Amino acid sequence: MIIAEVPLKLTLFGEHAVVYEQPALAMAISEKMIIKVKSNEKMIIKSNSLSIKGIKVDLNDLKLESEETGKILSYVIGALSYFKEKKNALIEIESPVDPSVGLGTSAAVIVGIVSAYSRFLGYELTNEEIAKISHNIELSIQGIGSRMDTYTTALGGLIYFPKDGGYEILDQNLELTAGYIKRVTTTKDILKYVRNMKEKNFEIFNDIINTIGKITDKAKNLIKDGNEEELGNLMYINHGLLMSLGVTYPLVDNLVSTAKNLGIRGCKISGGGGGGAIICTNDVKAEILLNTIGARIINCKKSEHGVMIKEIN
Ligand SMILES: Nc1ncnc2c1ncn2[C@@H]1O[C@H](COP(=O)(O)OP(=O)(O)O)[C@@H](O)[C@H]1O
Ligand SMILES: C[C@@](O)(CCOP(=O)(O)O)CC(=O)O
Ligand SMILES: [Mg+2]
Repeated sequence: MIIAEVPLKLTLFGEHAVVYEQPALAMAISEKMIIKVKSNEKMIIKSNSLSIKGIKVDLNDLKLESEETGKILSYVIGALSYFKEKKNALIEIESPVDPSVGLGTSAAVIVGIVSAYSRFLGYELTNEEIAKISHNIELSIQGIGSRMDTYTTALGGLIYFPKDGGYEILDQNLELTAGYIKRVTTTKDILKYVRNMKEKNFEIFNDIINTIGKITDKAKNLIKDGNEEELGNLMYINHGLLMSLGVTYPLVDNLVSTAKNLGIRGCKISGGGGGGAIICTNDVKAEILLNTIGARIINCKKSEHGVMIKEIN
């Protein structure tokens, strides 16, 4: 059996702007998705965290026969379809969180399947190759998207993504308090909404994302200097700009305002938005506040490792 352990991720700064060639900062965390692949008579996919009504899937042809199923399984099928060679397997996905919460679950599913299924077929891919292949798969499914989530979950650590491509792994650590609330929408739909806003208000949109880019670059320097106070301020500003893009959520906007009033150094939505993940500078008050809105607290200790593949006989 092949087991891939994939860290989830938090976006610290620059979500959405990174899709439009602005920089971003993301961190792999200790919450891990586990993907197991083992030989089987038929192709079977099992997931502990998906509930699908009226499912009809033809796994021999990797064909989805209902819209609902298509949405939910599209990342799994997309990752498996990358491989022209097929060998029947039981594929088990164990996620520590609900799907679609801004923690890179889509990227983790792809990275996990690409890693485990390629090893199952006898290939040895590097983490960099896994990141690149997974990014192309995520992009082909979503139609829009950056390299941030797939690279962060495949490579691990705290990563700065510059404007002009590539990535830089930073040595520093960040102590955060984070949690998530369930969301009704998906990143794919929010990305379409943002692209629509760009088309309607081109100049204003560009000003907003350029400013987010400047915030991200400043944040990178503050992380290097260990200036948590200023970094926290930038989290509030970044949240405000995400609100102006229309990708936040009233309950989270209230929480972020309350966090500021309580003297928490920084707080913002993290990831695609519309609910989902929220990060604050490390503070017990932040944990209490997140609990008041029913958020599930997550383990956001940095994961130095990206995806790890084990073979068990
Ligand atoms: N445990 C899981 N098993 C299978 N697919 C999953 C799982 N978690 C997430 N996904 C896939 O990822 C999609 C969510 O993607 P997205 O909205 O980008 O969420 P996130 O913001 O967490 O990355 C789900 O609709 C599903 O297709
Ligand atoms: C909004 C975006 O910047 C991050 C989305 O993250 P998530 O899927 O919500 O974890 C999209 C992207 O970078 O592809
Ligand atoms: Mg995603």
